[in-house]
Amino acid sequence: MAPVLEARGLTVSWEGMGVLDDVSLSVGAGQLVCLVGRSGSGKSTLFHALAGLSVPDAGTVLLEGEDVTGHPGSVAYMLQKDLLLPERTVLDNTALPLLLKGVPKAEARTRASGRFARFGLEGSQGLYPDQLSGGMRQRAALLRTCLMDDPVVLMDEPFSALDALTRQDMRAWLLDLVDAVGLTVLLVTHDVDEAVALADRILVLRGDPAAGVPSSVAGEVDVDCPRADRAGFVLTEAALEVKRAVLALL
Ligand SMILES: Nc1ncnc2c1ncn2[C@@H]1O[C@H](COP(=O)(O)OP(=O)(O)OP(=O)(O)O)[C@@H](O)[C@H]1O
Repeated sequence: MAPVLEARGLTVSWEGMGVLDDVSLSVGAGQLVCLVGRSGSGKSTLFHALAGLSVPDAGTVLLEGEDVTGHPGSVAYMLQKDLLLPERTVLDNTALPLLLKGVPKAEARTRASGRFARFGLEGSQGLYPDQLSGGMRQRAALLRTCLMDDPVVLMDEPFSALDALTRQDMRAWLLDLVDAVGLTVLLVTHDVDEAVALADRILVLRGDPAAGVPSSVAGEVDVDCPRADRAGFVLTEAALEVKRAVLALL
Protein backbone atom coordinates (compact mmCIF):
# COMPACT_ATOMS: atom_id res chain seq x y z
CA MET A 1 0.00 0.00 0.00
CA ALA A 2 1.32 3.49 -0.88
CA PRO A 3 2.32 5.60 2.14
CA VAL A 4 0.02 8.45 3.14
CA LEU A 5 2.97 10.78 3.70
CA GLU A 6 6.36 10.40 2.12
CA ALA A 7 9.47 12.57 2.04
CA ARG A 8 12.17 11.85 -0.49
CA GLY A 9 15.64 13.32 -0.16
CA LEU A 10 14.66 16.50 1.69
CA THR A 11 17.53 18.94 2.01
CA VAL A 12 16.83 22.20 3.87
CA SER A 13 19.03 25.09 4.93
CA TRP A 14 18.43 28.31 6.83
CA GLU A 15 20.49 31.28 5.73
CA GLY A 16 23.27 29.10 4.40
CA MET A 17 23.31 26.71 7.39
CA GLY A 18 22.55 23.15 6.31
CA VAL A 19 19.87 21.79 8.67
CA LEU A 20 18.60 18.67 6.88
CA ASP A 21 20.49 16.54 4.42
CA ASP A 22 18.75 13.98 2.23
CA VAL A 23 15.98 13.09 4.68
CA SER A 24 13.55 10.42 3.52
CA LEU A 25 10.69 8.93 5.50
CA SER A 26 7.26 7.46 5.07
CA VAL A 27 4.14 7.08 7.19
CA GLY A 28 1.53 4.46 6.31
CA ALA A 29 -2.24 4.75 6.77
CA GLY A 30 -3.29 4.47 10.40
CA GLN A 31 0.30 4.47 11.66
CA LEU A 32 1.59 6.49 14.57
CA VAL A 33 5.23 7.26 13.81
CA CYS A 34 7.40 9.19 16.26
CA LEU A 35 10.36 11.29 15.21
CA VAL A 36 13.00 11.77 17.89
CA GLY A 37 16.09 13.90 17.77
CA ARG A 38 18.17 16.09 20.02
CA SER A 39 17.32 19.73 20.54
CA GLY A 40 18.34 21.75 17.51
CA SER A 41 18.63 18.71 15.23
CA GLY A 42 15.98 20.09 12.89
CA LYS A 43 12.74 18.34 13.85
CA SER A 44 10.61 21.48 13.55
CA THR A 45 12.42 22.41 10.34
CA LEU A 46 11.48 19.00 8.93
CA PHE A 47 7.85 19.46 9.99
CA HIS A 48 7.74 22.87 8.32
CA ALA A 49 8.92 21.32 5.10
CA LEU A 50 6.48 18.40 5.38
CA ALA A 51 3.62 20.84 5.99
CA GLY A 52 4.61 22.83 2.91
CA LEU A 53 5.43 25.92 4.98
CA SER A 54 8.93 26.07 3.51
CA VAL A 55 10.40 25.09 0.19
CA PRO A 56 13.31 22.63 0.52
CA ASP A 57 16.56 23.14 -1.38
CA ALA A 58 16.03 19.65 -2.76
CA GLY A 59 13.66 16.75 -2.38
CA THR A 60 9.92 16.17 -2.52
CA VAL A 61 6.99 15.72 -0.16
CA LEU A 62 4.26 13.39 -1.36
CA LEU A 63 0.81 13.20 0.17
CA GLU A 64 -1.14 10.13 -0.95
CA GLY A 65 1.23 10.04 -3.92
CA GLU A 66 0.69 13.67 -4.92
CA ASP A 67 3.57 16.14 -4.92
CA VAL A 68 2.74 18.81 -2.30
CA THR A 69 6.27 20.19 -1.86
CA GLY A 70 6.06 23.81 -0.71
CA HIS A 71 2.23 23.79 -0.78
CA PRO A 72 0.74 24.52 2.62
CA GLY A 73 -2.78 23.47 3.55
CA SER A 74 -2.99 19.76 2.83
CA VAL A 75 -1.23 18.36 5.90
CA ALA A 76 -2.70 19.07 9.35
CA TYR A 77 -0.09 20.58 11.65
CA MET A 78 -0.49 20.90 15.41
CA LEU A 79 2.08 23.04 17.12
CA GLN A 80 3.56 22.86 20.62
CA LYS A 81 1.48 25.82 21.69
CA ASP A 82 -2.23 25.20 21.30
CA LEU A 83 -2.86 28.67 19.78
CA LEU A 84 -6.50 28.73 20.89
CA LEU A 85 -8.02 32.19 20.52
CA PRO A 86 -8.73 33.49 24.04
CA GLU A 87 -11.75 35.59 23.10
CA ARG A 88 -13.62 32.73 21.43
CA THR A 89 -15.45 29.86 23.09
CA VAL A 90 -13.99 26.37 22.89
CA LEU A 91 -16.72 25.44 20.42
CA ASP A 92 -15.94 28.36 18.14
CA ASN A 93 -12.20 27.70 18.42
CA THR A 94 -12.64 24.12 17.31
CA ALA A 95 -15.12 25.01 14.55
CA LEU A 96 -12.73 27.58 13.09
CA PRO A 97 -11.19 25.42 10.32
CA LEU A 98 -14.66 24.54 9.04
CA LEU A 99 -15.63 28.23 8.98
CA LEU A 100 -12.43 28.98 7.07
CA LYS A 101 -13.42 26.30 4.57
CA GLY A 102 -16.71 28.13 4.04
CA VAL A 103 -18.98 25.84 6.05
CA PRO A 104 -21.94 27.87 7.44
CA LYS A 105 -21.55 28.77 11.12
CA ALA A 106 -24.44 26.69 12.48
CA GLU A 107 -23.33 23.58 10.59
CA ALA A 108 -19.68 24.10 11.60
CA ARG A 109 -20.71 24.31 15.26
CA THR A 110 -22.88 21.20 15.01
CA ARG A 111 -20.13 19.20 13.34
CA ALA A 112 -17.49 20.31 15.85
CA SER A 113 -19.79 19.74 18.80
CA GLY A 114 -20.53 16.22 17.58
CA ARG A 115 -16.91 15.28 18.21
CA PHE A 116 -16.59 16.83 21.68
CA ALA A 117 -17.29 13.57 23.56
CA ARG A 118 -14.70 11.61 21.54
CA PHE A 119 -12.13 14.25 22.47
CA GLY A 120 -13.03 14.29 26.17
CA LEU A 121 -14.45 17.80 25.92
CA GLU A 122 -18.17 17.21 26.52
CA GLY A 123 -19.76 20.13 28.36
CA SER A 124 -16.96 22.59 27.61
CA GLN A 125 -18.47 24.01 24.42
CA GLY A 126 -19.36 27.37 25.98
CA LEU A 127 -16.19 27.79 28.05
CA TYR A 128 -13.24 29.95 27.08
CA PRO A 129 -9.73 28.49 26.62
CA ASP A 130 -8.39 29.94 29.88
CA GLN A 131 -11.10 28.00 31.75
CA LEU A 132 -9.69 24.66 30.50
CA SER A 133 -6.95 22.48 31.97
CA GLY A 134 -3.73 22.04 29.98
CA GLY A 135 -4.80 18.56 28.79
CA MET A 136 -8.22 19.81 27.69
CA ARG A 137 -6.62 22.67 25.78
CA GLN A 138 -4.42 20.22 23.89
CA ARG A 139 -7.40 17.96 23.13
CA ALA A 140 -9.33 21.01 21.86
CA ALA A 141 -6.36 21.97 19.68
CA LEU A 142 -6.19 18.43 18.33
CA LEU A 143 -9.94 18.36 17.69
CA ARG A 144 -9.58 21.59 15.73
CA THR A 145 -6.73 20.02 13.76
CA CYS A 146 -8.67 16.81 13.10
CA LEU A 147 -11.75 18.68 11.86
CA MET A 148 -9.71 19.60 8.80
CA ASP A 149 -10.07 15.91 7.82
CA ASP A 150 -6.58 15.97 6.33
CA PRO A 151 -5.04 12.56 5.62
CA VAL A 152 -2.20 12.96 8.13
CA VAL A 153 -1.63 14.94 11.31
CA LEU A 154 1.79 16.31 12.26
CA MET A 155 2.14 16.89 16.01
CA ASP A 156 5.14 18.85 17.26
CA GLU A 157 5.82 18.06 20.95
CA PRO A 158 2.07 18.16 21.71
CA PHE A 159 2.36 17.18 25.38
CA SER A 160 5.61 18.87 26.37
CA ALA A 161 3.94 21.64 28.38
CA LEU A 162 1.81 19.25 30.45
CA ASP A 163 2.58 17.81 33.88
CA ALA A 164 3.73 14.17 33.99
CA LEU A 165 0.40 12.62 35.01
CA THR A 166 -1.64 14.58 32.48
CA ARG A 167 0.94 13.66 29.84
CA GLN A 168 0.49 10.00 30.65
CA ASP A 169 -3.30 10.31 30.39
CA MET A 170 -2.98 12.16 27.10
CA ARG A 171 -0.76 9.45 25.63
CA ALA A 172 -3.32 6.76 26.52
CA TRP A 173 -6.09 8.91 25.11
CA LEU A 174 -4.18 9.57 21.87
CA LEU A 175 -3.56 5.85 21.35
CA ASP A 176 -7.31 5.21 21.80
CA LEU A 177 -8.13 7.96 19.35
CA VAL A 178 -5.67 6.74 16.72
CA ASP A 179 -7.23 3.29 16.97
CA ALA A 180 -10.84 4.44 17.03
CA VAL A 181 -10.62 7.03 14.25
CA GLY A 182 -7.86 5.43 12.20
CA LEU A 183 -5.78 8.59 12.47
CA THR A 184 -2.40 8.73 10.72
CA VAL A 185 0.10 10.62 12.86
CA LEU A 186 3.71 11.75 12.71
CA LEU A 187 4.66 13.05 16.15
CA VAL A 188 7.85 14.82 17.17
CA THR A 189 9.21 14.34 20.65
CA HIS A 190 12.62 14.59 22.24
CA ASP A 191 11.43 12.24 24.98
CA VAL A 192 12.49 8.70 24.02
CA ASP A 193 10.18 7.20 26.68
CA GLU A 194 7.24 9.00 25.10
CA ALA A 195 8.18 7.64 21.69
CA VAL A 196 8.43 4.09 23.06
CA ALA A 197 5.03 4.46 24.75
CA LEU A 198 3.27 5.77 21.64
CA ALA A 199 4.91 4.74 18.41
CA ASP A 200 4.41 1.90 15.98
CA ARG A 201 7.76 2.98 14.56
CA ILE A 202 10.42 5.42 15.73
CA LEU A 203 12.55 7.48 13.36
CA VAL A 204 15.77 8.96 14.69
CA LEU A 205 16.98 12.27 13.30
CA ARG A 206 20.67 12.85 14.01
CA GLY A 207 23.03 15.72 13.34
CA ASP A 208 24.15 19.04 14.77
CA PRO A 209 23.34 21.77 12.26
CA ALA A 210 24.69 24.57 14.50
CA ALA A 211 28.08 22.79 14.47
CA GLY A 212 28.01 22.39 10.69
CA VAL A 213 26.60 18.85 10.58
CA PRO A 214 23.20 18.76 8.86
CA SER A 215 20.84 16.10 10.19
CA SER A 216 19.67 12.99 8.45
CA VAL A 217 17.69 9.91 9.46
CA ALA A 218 20.14 7.77 11.44
CA GLY A 219 17.76 4.82 11.44
CA GLU A 220 14.36 3.58 12.49
CA VAL A 221 13.14 1.13 15.07
CA ASP A 222 9.89 -0.85 14.84
CA VAL A 223 7.88 -1.16 18.02
CA ASP A 224 6.14 -4.49 18.01
CA CYS A 225 3.38 -4.06 20.56
CA PRO A 226 -0.39 -3.77 19.99
CA ARG A 227 -1.75 -0.39 21.05
CA ALA A 228 -4.16 -2.01 23.49
CA ASP A 229 -1.17 -3.41 25.43
CA ARG A 230 0.84 -0.18 25.49
CA ALA A 231 -0.01 0.82 29.07
CA GLY A 232 2.08 -2.03 30.49
CA PHE A 233 4.54 -2.18 27.60
CA VAL A 234 6.88 0.60 28.77
CA LEU A 235 7.86 -1.53 31.77
CA THR A 236 8.79 -4.63 29.77
CA GLU A 237 12.18 -5.90 28.62
CA ALA A 238 11.02 -5.51 24.99
CA ALA A 239 10.38 -1.80 25.57
CA LEU A 240 13.81 -1.40 27.14
CA GLU A 241 15.35 -2.97 24.07
CA VAL A 242 13.52 -0.51 21.81
CA LYS A 243 14.73 2.34 24.01
CA ARG A 244 18.33 1.10 23.88
CA ALA A 245 18.16 0.80 20.09
CA VAL A 246 16.85 4.37 19.77
CA LEU A 247 19.43 5.79 22.18
CA ALA A 248 22.19 4.06 20.24
CA LEU A 249 21.05 5.87 17.09
CA LEU A 250 20.71 9.31 18.68
N1 LIG B 1 13.45 30.31 10.72
C1 LIG B 1 14.73 30.01 10.96
N2 LIG B 1 15.73 30.80 10.52
C2 LIG B 1 17.03 30.51 10.77
N3 LIG B 1 17.43 29.40 11.44
C3 LIG B 1 16.48 28.57 11.89
C4 LIG B 1 15.09 28.82 11.69
N4 LIG B 1 14.39 27.81 12.27
C5 LIG B 1 15.31 26.97 12.81
N5 LIG B 1 16.55 27.43 12.59
C6 LIG B 1 17.80 26.77 13.01
O1 LIG B 1 17.78 25.43 12.50
C7 LIG B 1 18.31 24.50 13.45
C8 LIG B 1 17.28 23.44 13.74
O2 LIG B 1 16.20 24.04 14.47
P1 LIG B 1 14.82 23.28 14.74
O3 LIG B 1 13.96 24.21 15.53
O4 LIG B 1 14.30 22.73 13.48
O5 LIG B 1 15.34 22.06 15.67
P2 LIG B 1 14.49 21.13 16.64
O6 LIG B 1 15.08 19.78 16.52
O7 LIG B 1 13.03 21.26 16.37
O8 LIG B 1 14.83 21.77 18.06
P3 LIG B 1 14.00 21.70 19.45
O9 LIG B 1 13.89 20.26 19.86
O10 LIG B 1 14.89 22.47 20.39
O11 LIG B 1 12.68 22.36 19.21
C9 LIG B 1 18.71 25.32 14.68
O12 LIG B 1 20.09 25.58 14.61
C10 LIG B 1 17.89 26.60 14.53
O13 LIG B 1 18.58 27.68 15.13
